[in-house]
Amino acid sequence: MTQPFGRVIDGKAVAAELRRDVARDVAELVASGCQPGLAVILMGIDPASQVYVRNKAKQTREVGMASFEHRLPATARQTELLSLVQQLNNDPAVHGILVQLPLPGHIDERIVLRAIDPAKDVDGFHPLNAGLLAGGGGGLVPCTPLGSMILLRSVRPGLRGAHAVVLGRSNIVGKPIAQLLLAADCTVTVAHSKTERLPDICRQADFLIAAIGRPEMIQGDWIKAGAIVIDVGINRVPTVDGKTRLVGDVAFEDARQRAFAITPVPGGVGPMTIACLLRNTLQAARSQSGGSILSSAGKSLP
Ligand SMILES: Nc1nc(=O)c2c([nH]1)NC[C@@H]1CN(c3ccc(C(=O)N[C@@H](CCC(=O)O)C(=O)O)cc3)C=[N+]21
Ligand SMILES: [Mg+2]
Repeated sequence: MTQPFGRVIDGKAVAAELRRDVARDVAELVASGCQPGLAVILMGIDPASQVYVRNKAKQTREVGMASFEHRLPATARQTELLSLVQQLNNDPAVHGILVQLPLPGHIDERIVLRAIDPAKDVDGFHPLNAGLLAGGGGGLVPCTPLGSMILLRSVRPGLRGAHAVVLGRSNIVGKPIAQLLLAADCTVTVAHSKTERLPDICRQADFLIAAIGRPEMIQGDWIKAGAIVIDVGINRVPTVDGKTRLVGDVAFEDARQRAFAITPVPGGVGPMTIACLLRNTLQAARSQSGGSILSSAGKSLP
């Protein structure tokens, strides 16, 4: 093999570039009289969630959008959450709505996600947007899958015919990534916690997308030589000195020895998720200030 190995994909840099593009388009939209607005609902006081929400609000303002934050106590009733969603659906200053997941146990997540106006559903979790994605595009695409595809394309622009293995089948990551890879003409295998002979399946992957939520589960010798590894996992693990650190689903250093390119954690997919949220909010604001939700139907998926 003459190809270089072990390239680390700089998600922070790609995300910063994407936010610059978004900021430029936001300025244009603002000049034409519409400032995109993103509303985030945080229920409860999960410390990790608080950090994400704070980062999101900061970056939203940095690209020139309005940021609205709504906090509800963990004990609030579902009807209270639903009426807040309704209020934001009807607020013309709000173009994007994100309800931070997971929600407390007494809340039915599916009911809440279905209550969000699909045109404002910048997470892309509403069944209408999931259906549009399955049909080949046109709606809002979930942020982590979108960001993962942009990182994959940053090292391999043409994906056609390659074997992509997606580990994980969640509605928010695994399934939508599989749809995007299919739309990009990959051959797609979706594996999960019940899959037999998982290491063998991983070894067949030209692109390995890890979204299984188990710290460093994917070993170096599961990686095909020259593969591209996109690590979606963000796991907080204890260290010997009693602190915590973030690791992905992939044993990074070992996998790096065999991979052509790999995303780190932190600094890989995470920053792209937030950048894509801003991109989706821009798209939502554009279609609400003129076009229909299907206005981008002619656009190809990433
Ligand atoms: N409705 C909803 N939509 C989400 O998109 C959503 C959610 N709920 N709930 C929680 C998860 C998690 N999530 C992250 C986004 C960015 C980073 C991120 O930027 N991480 C940094 C590190 C941050 C740190 O140091 O803690 C990185 O990977 O480099 C992490 C996690 C979005 N989520
Ligand atoms: Mg990351």
